[in-house]
Amino acid sequence: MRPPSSGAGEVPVVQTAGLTRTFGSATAVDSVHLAVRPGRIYGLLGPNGAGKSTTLKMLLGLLPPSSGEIRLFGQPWNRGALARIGASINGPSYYGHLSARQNLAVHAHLLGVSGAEVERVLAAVELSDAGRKKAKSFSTGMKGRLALAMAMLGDPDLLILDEPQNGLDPEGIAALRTMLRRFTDGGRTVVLSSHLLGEVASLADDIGLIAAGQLRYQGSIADFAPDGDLERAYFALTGTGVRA
Ligand SMILES: Nc1ncnc2c1ncn2[C@@H]1O[C@H](COP(=O)(O)OP(=O)(O)OP(=O)(O)O)[C@@H](O)[C@H]1O
Repeated sequence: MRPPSSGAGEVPVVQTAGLTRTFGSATAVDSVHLAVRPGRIYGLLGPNGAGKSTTLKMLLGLLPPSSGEIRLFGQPWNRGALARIGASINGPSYYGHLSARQNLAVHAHLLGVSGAEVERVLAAVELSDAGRKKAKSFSTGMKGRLALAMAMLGDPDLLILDEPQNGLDPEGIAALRTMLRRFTDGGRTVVLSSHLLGEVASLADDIGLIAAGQLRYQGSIADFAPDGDLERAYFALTGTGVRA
């Protein structure tokens, strides 16, 4: 699979070769070659059950690969690299009876990062004014922001986010895009997953399209559908869906 075109000598932040994961006789991820360029928002896109979450979990060391290789920041996968990664997998996880600030203070303590980080990430996700409101009464958008803030604690170089746009309205997606763009503006990188083409198209610079565990396309959104018809390209590559 062709990696997205990259600058000369540019080292991918995430690179996999032949990454495979089986569950019993089923192959969830089938020899996937990812190349995620620095400073980009990379959307791992595919239908339900395509293998996106399994791929992200392998990158984070939450699931061992059955075979294949992973490189992070140009080095073979190693646990030390995880200190440079912030992640949100399986949706936001928080104490409902605590405020956003209190939740972040608990996480900062567990991660061993400075308390000053709490105010920084609250501002980054525009939750500084959430006051004493308890997390359990947050809107979906606010919960998503809290999950993003947690992932940003410790100022990571790479964010890995499983379906961060889930349940967000168009305004929430636009706000998420602004926050992620601010994060990557300094050269940092985001990998996110989604099963929704339109949302990935509006958030990501590059996409990896995965279907039945296989990477069917990797590159820029512009190259994905040069005629601008994203849906047609998506259905042609995944072999799914019927268009009206
Ligand atoms: N722990 C597991 N045991 C058995 N099968 C699993 C396990 N985890 C995932 N799978 C299977 O692997 C395949 C890929 O699942 P995965 O969750 O990675 O897909 P996905 O692309 O993230 O889907 P979704 O968009 O629905 O979250 C599916 O067929 C799923 O049932």
